[in-house]
Amino acid sequence: MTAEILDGKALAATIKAELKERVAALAEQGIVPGLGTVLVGDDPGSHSYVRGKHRDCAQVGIASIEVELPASTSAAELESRIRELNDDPACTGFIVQLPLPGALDDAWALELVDPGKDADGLHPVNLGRLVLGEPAPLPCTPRGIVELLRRNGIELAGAEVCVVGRGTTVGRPLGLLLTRKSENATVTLCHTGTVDLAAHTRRADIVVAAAGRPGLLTAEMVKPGAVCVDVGITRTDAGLQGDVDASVHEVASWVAPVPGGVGPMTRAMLLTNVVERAEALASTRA
Ligand SMILES: Nc1nc2c(c(=O)[nH]1)N[C@@H](CN(C=O)c1ccc(C(=O)N[C@@H](CCC(=O)O)C(=O)O)cc1)CN2
Repeated sequence: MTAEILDGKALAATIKAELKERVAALAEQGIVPGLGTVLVGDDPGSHSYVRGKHRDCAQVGIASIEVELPASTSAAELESRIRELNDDPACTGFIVQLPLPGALDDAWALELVDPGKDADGLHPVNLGRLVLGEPAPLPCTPRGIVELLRRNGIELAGAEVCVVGRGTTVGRPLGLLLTRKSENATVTLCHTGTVDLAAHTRRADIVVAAAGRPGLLTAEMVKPGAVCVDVGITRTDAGLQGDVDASVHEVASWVAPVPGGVGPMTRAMLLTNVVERAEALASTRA
């Protein structure tokens, strides 16, 4: 068996085309969504992701507000730039690119973002709403994974899903999304402290590898015919490496690869969050 590819790049292009129409409809009501990004430091990966986000914005008609700060930025300066975006009416949603460098604390910075402008769905209030099942912007990578599976006809209701990774941006919120009544999956959340990881992954219909450990998931750890979603991105001398080993393609029915799987979907879901927020603003004005 050779797995079919869950093509996030192609699906992201379809979603962007859909969003372009929704942005055009907003323009007719005099509303231009604006995405702000706060990027601190010199990490090449973060710079490339933020560039990509603004390229996407230009493609669908979302305005861009870019705040770029040196790695030496103090906590006070970062706080004041975040508060400026909270107060800027042209910015309908924004993100702080993670991870922040040096002593700047990711969780502290996320908490400064106005929850109503939180395009990443990572503010504690919005994560709390997700726990409670209340409407909120959803974290982009977990939302992108669910959308990638759903739009490829992969059944979630009743599925056993094993998520490997307990981070706040992917693993934990993904568990919450998949166990909502609308998805109805059963989730096992594994992590670096899990004893006998393979025993859990082998039972799963869908495995999501989000541990940031290149090649962690091998063919022997996967039930034949399972769906495997690679979320790990590690830059090595050999290039970009995911958490899913090449051998998995021989046993899985579908694989979401790195690159070209979940990454482009993360970007498409960020745009979706921004457009949804602008549509909510439009409905309060109507
Ligand atoms: N504030 C946030 N920070 C970070 C997030 C996030 O969702 N919000 N996620 C990641 C980085 N990220 C988005 O910011 C991101 C990562 C990867 C991709 C992507 O398209 N990857 C490509 C490969 C690109 C490459 O060559 O490096 C792919 O998988 O095809 C998009 C967005 C951490 N920080």
